[in-house]
Amino acid sequence: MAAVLRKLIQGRLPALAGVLCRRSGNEGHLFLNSSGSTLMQPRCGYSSPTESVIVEMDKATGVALLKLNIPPVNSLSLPLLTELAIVLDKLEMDKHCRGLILTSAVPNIFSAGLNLFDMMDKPNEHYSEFWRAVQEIWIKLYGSSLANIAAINGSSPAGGCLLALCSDYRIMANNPHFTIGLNETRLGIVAPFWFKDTLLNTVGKRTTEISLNLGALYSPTEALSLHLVDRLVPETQLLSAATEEMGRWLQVPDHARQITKSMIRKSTLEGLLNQREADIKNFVEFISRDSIQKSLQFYAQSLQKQKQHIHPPSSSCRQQISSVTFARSPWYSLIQRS
Ligand SMILES: CCCCCC/C=C/CC(=O)SCCNC(=O)CCNC(=O)[C@H](O)C(C)(C)COP(=O)(O)OP(=O)(O)OC[C@H]1O[C@@H](n2cnc3c(N)ncnc32)[C@H](O)[C@@H]1OP(=O)(O)O
Repeated sequence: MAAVLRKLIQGRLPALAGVLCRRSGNEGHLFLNSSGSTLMQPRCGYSSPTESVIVEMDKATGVALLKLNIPPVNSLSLPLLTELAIVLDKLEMDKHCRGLILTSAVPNIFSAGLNLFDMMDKPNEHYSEFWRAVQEIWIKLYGSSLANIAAINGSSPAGGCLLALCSDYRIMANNPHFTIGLNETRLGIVAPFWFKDTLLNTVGKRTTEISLNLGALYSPTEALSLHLVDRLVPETQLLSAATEEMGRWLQVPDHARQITKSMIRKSTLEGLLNQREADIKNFVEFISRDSIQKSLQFYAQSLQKQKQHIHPPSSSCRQQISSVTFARSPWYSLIQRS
């Protein structure tokens, strides 16, 4: 089977080289890098030096519980992305690991998305390095051979929503204060094509069109109705529900599930793998524009101002927002004040 998978990746799925191919045996695990050459990796533990990524491995089931742990909001900074990439590689290489549950150790927040400060007032080299790290995480998670379930235990805007969208199955805590969605346009920025494609593959064209253009953030109930998440459970049952769901995914033989997953996600992954450098160049050019920098600065400041001066919208005010929830948007709050 290892030979079949290798052939598949080297031959029929060349662009997936670089996404991990796993093989059983005593010698460790096989990693096919982007040039198709093989590197032997030793088996190792999952320590994250700063504890910003906590991994609890259940050796009996082969399921790793991965918790993002960067208070206050699990924003995806360059160091966090780098640590996460290392941990994901290690899990992928571990022949005992079959499944990954992604969640947060920070109460009420799954992830606030990309760290705004990595996209502000930095040299182009930094933007370039940061964006490569963002791409890397998406490639590793969306192209992972592991069964991957997101246990969304808090708000999940923008890049946080993207992390969840990379999973095979999403379970969200049914708390009406939580929101999820790709809200980039609300910040005056544009979700890149591979964010868009990941959403499109999950919820379809019409919902993608509405969600992305409006930068909509949805409540858990709305997200369920749009198939942005697959199931809602009470917060206290989230991890047990994710573990139970994982059992269903692990009943399927790994090779059959992995090949099926590759088949479905291959063209989307290739979309980025075939033009990574151009995508980085595009990001750097876009994010370094004065107008975009001003927009981001205004947004970051309004997040802080919101905390200092602005109370959350009242419930009657929230109802007026209809099915598109902007309740957590500082822009919305500012409009309400003026
Ligand atoms: C071709 C070009 C393509 C460009 C594409 C670029 C793509 C970008 C994708 C992204 O992910 S952009 C980031 C979008 N994220 C957001 O809009 C989320 C903003 N945050 C929130 O809405 C809220 O903070 C929250 C997550 C709902 C949590 O609310 P809560 O009330 O619990 O906490 P706050 O008081 O608001 O925040 C605490 C603290 O954290 C700071 N912070 C929040 N989000 C971020 C972030 N994304 N990056 C960095 N820092 C963040 C916030 O400013 C507060 O800081 P303080 O110093 O304690 O005041």
